[in-house]
Amino acid sequence: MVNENVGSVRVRVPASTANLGPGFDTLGMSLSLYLWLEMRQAEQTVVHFAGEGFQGIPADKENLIYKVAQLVFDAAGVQVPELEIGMRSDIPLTRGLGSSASAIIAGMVAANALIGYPLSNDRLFDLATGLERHPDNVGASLFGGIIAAAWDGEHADYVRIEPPRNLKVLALIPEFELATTAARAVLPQQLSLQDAVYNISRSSLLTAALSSGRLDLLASAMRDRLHQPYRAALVPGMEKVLTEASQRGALGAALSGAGPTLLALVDRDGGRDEELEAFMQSVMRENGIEARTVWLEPDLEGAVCETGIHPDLFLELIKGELSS
Ligand SMILES: Nc1ncnc2c1ncn2[C@@H]1O[C@H](COP(=O)(O)OP(=O)(O)OP(=O)(O)O)[C@@H](O)[C@H]1O
Ligand SMILES: N[C@@H](CCO)C(=O)O
Repeated sequence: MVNENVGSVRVRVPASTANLGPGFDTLGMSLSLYLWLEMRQAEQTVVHFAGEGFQGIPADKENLIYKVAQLVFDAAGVQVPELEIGMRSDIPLTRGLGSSASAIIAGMVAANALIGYPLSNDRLFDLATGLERHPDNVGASLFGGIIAAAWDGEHADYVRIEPPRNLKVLALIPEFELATTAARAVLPQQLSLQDAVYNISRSSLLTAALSSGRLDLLASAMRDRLHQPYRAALVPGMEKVLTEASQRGALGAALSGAGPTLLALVDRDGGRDEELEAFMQSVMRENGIEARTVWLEPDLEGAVCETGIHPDLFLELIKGELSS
């Protein structure tokens, strides 16, 4: 039964960057790019979109957001009603910024609120991780900040870390898409003990450095041997950016999730922003790749949900008049 006191629900969910270099399938950070969703009970299920890049995304019950809402209703033991869903998203799909994770979290949080919050966020996190098969993107989108998580196939234990205050992010977003499935298919099934120790030590150091604000350690702590070397061929120029970014003003650099976006972590007092941005763009040009850069902040709130009676919210949402 939908909670009669709730006319419609609006959720805002941040993008995310996963791995942060060595923390493959375990570290994630939310970013200040957002998906907004509005959901309410209706006569017939329909999904409205605002924003670009949704060609081919279904507008009926095949839509990922409806499917995850159905999962939440089932988990809560409530019959899923017909739903009218409005979505606006500034998160580009298939670029390594967690678009599918943001859609999953938005659909789950909205459905949970529509019913009256029967499931805890930790339960939603387990359900969402079960869909993605890794906790990093969904954890960052749900809880905000930085997430260190370990998933055992059913449950994900996690710690949320407040990002260092003076950290900001430069994202270099190539025009081409790179599906996570394709970027996971090129990974080795086995690693040498030496490479395993290399990544365990740096993922641990990175987590501790981010927790204690030791930004001076990020350049070495963000190095990786587990996935980036094997994915380098899929993102021309990546190797040069990851190797040289810290000599051009970055604290450290990584492939964002499964790519193709490249991410540089920057000290907001660093003072070499233009040089770094020009360097990253020049590497893309050298490789004949169209790419845009965007400066972002770590998002601190994660999924934000408001309920109430918003008769015209869909119009506001679709017209893109929502404030970010
Ligand atoms: N905002 C969205 N609304 C509805 N469905 C979405 C949305 N984002 C992603 N999806 C669905 O999830 C599928 C995978 O999306 P996408 O390719 O963005 O995910 P990914 O490759 O796992 O991650 P990333 O976006 O981090 O690269 C899409 O084909 C689409 O069906
Ligand atoms: N840890 C995942 C993140 C995908 O966004 C991967 O790198 O495949």
